[in-house]
Amino acid sequence: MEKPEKRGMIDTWLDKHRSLYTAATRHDFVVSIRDGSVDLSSFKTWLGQDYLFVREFVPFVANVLIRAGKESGETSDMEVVLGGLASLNDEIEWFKNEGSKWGVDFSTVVAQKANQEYSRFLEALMSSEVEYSVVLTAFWAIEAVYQESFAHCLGDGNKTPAELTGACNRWGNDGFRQYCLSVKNIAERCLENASGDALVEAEDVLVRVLEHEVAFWEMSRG
Ligand SMILES: Cc1ncc(CN)c(N)n1
Repeated sequence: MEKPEKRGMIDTWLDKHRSLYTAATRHDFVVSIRDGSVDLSSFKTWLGQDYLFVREFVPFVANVLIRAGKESGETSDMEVVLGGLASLNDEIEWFKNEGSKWGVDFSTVVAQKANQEYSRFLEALMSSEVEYSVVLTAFWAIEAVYQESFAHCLGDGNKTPAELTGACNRWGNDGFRQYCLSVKNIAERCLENASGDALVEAEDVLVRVLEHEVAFWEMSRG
């Protein structure tokens, strides 16, 4: 049986910002995938924008990896982040295949404003001035929103179109859920030893990730 999760700062913040978390994980676009009413041109827009996002996300995760090697108390932390980086390698290949399947030519896709703003936010988090516990909180939130969203599309009673189940499985599978839990545990452990200022910043960063994720889904409306 799975160990019951210990409640930490992240769960407290999620309770406090529940409606924003729900907005990020149950966006109309996600719900439309689950109920089968999704507009395929929205899906293609999301696909192109997310491909560009993932390319910006790789250096962010690489930065987390470097910091995990230097600043984490436990050697296994680095392995968790390395696993995430490795799956991004597969993810880029997956995007390329999906691009060909759906006729989306990524070389002509231009990052929309919400995407550019999200990338700038990631870049700011890569500064050495930002505490590791804050960076890990952001990292967890970015991954967790996709995990929760796409797992919802695979849940009981879904009418997700067969051609979109690959996308949903990518982030909604149990391995990705376990990986998100591992990242959350690392973040929680770091937050236990964080200063008051870092805790304030981590909560703010969590809220900002959720806002960026909502804005990101919004791009699919075209
Ligand atoms: C916008 C967004 N957020 C999160 C993920 C998951 N790595 C993603 N691919 N794109």
